[in-house]
Amino acid sequence: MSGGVDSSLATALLVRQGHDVTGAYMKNWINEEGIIGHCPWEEDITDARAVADQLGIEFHVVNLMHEYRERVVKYLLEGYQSGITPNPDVMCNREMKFGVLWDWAKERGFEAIATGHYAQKGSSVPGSQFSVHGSRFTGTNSEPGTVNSELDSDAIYRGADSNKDQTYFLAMMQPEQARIAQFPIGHLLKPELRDQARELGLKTADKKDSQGICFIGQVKMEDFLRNFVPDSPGPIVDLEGKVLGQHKGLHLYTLGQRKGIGVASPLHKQAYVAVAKRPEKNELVIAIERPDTPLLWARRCTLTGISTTGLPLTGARTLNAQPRYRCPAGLADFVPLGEGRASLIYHKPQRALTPGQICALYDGDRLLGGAFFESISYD
Ligand SMILES: Nc1ncnc2c1ncn2[C@@H]1O[C@H](COP(=O)(O)OP(=O)(O)OP(=O)(O)O)[C@@H](O)[C@H]1O
Repeated sequence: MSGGVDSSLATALLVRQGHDVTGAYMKNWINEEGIIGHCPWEEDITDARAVADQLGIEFHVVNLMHEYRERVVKYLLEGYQSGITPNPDVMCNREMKFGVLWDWAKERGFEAIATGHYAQKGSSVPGSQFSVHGSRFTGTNSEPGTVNSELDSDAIYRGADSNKDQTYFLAMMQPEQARIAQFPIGHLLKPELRDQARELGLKTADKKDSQGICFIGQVKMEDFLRNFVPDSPGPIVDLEGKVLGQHKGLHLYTLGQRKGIGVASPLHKQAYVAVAKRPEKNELVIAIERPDTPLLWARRCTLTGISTTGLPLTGARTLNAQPRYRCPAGLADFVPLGEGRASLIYHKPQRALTPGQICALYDGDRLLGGAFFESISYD
C-alpha cells in the first residue's frame, strides 16, 4: 500500500473477496538532510494506515532504505555515470516490491503480493478464452503468436485501461515473481476505480495521482542527479562534429529530448533533438528533427540481460517490443544470441532507441519479459 488510491482499492477488493490481507508500506527513501527529493512519505503512511484501519486489517511499515540504495539508487547513479539511461521504476518492481518485500512477506508466511498496478493476470482454462478482461489497449500493433498454455494463469497482461497500463514497469520480473503477483485493479478504468473507492468511502478516493520517479516524488530527475553526479560540461556537436554549444553533463540529457538543450535552432519551427551521447569524448550530438534524421531512427538493435516472466524465449520469433513507457509496442523479429542477449529488428523504424533503457517484450497484450537495450545499429 503506497497511500494512493490504486493500492487502497486493490486492498479493499481483496478484503471483500475474503482473502486474509495485511497491508505493507515500503519505506525506501526519506528526505535526509542535504539530499534533494521530496517524498511525501509521512503523509503516504498516514493515508495507507487509515485505509488499512478502515478495512480492519493489520498494517506494517517495512524499512527497506538500505536495500533500496543498494539495489536501485546505485544502479541509477552508476547507469547515468556510465552514459546510459537507467530505469529505476522497472528495477523497483523486480528488486524491491517483488524482491526484498516478497522475501520479507515469505518469511512471515504470506502467499502472494498484490499491488495497485494496472496489469492483469491470466487464467489457465484450456481451450477457452483467458479470463482477462478484453484489453481496451490500443497502442499495440499485435499479431497472434505462440501461447504457452501451461503458464497462462501466471501470465501478465496489459491493464484494461490503455491510458494507465503499467506492465512496462513489470517487464523485468522473474517467473517466480510473476507467479506470486496479484493485480486486483487491472481490469478497471481509472474513473471506475475512483468511483468504487468513493462508494467504499476510502480516505484516498480523491487523492491526486503520484507523479515522477517513485522515490524522489515531485522533483525532476535532473535536480536529483545534480546532487550525486558532478556536472561534467562538454561540447554539443552536430552530425558533422561542428561544436554548437556546451552541455552540463551527458547524464542530464535523454536521447530524443528536444526541450532544454540550450541551442537555438536556425530553422523556423524545426527543433534540435538529442540523437547520441559519446561518453568517450563527452560529446552530446544533436540534429534537426525530421522524419529521416540520422541516429534518431533505427530498426536494428541488440538486447542484453533478457528476463522472462514465464518460459524462456529460446527460439526466433516475431513479437511486440515496447522501447519505453507511453510508447506503442512495435512489431519486431527477435533472434536469441545466447547468454541473455538477442538481436531485435523492428519492422518499422523506432525513434530514439536508448542504450540502458528497458525494452518490454509482449505477445499481443501478454507480457513475455524484458531486456536492456545494449546497442543500436543505424543503417
Ligand atoms: N512505498 C510503497 N510501499 C508499498 N507499496 C508500494 C509503494 N510504492 C508503490 N507501491 C505499490 O506499487 C503500485 C504501483 O506503484 P506506483 O508508484 O506506480 O503507484 P500508483 O500507480 O500511483 O498507485 P497508487 O495510487 O496505489 O499510489 C502501487 O499501487 C502499490 O501497490
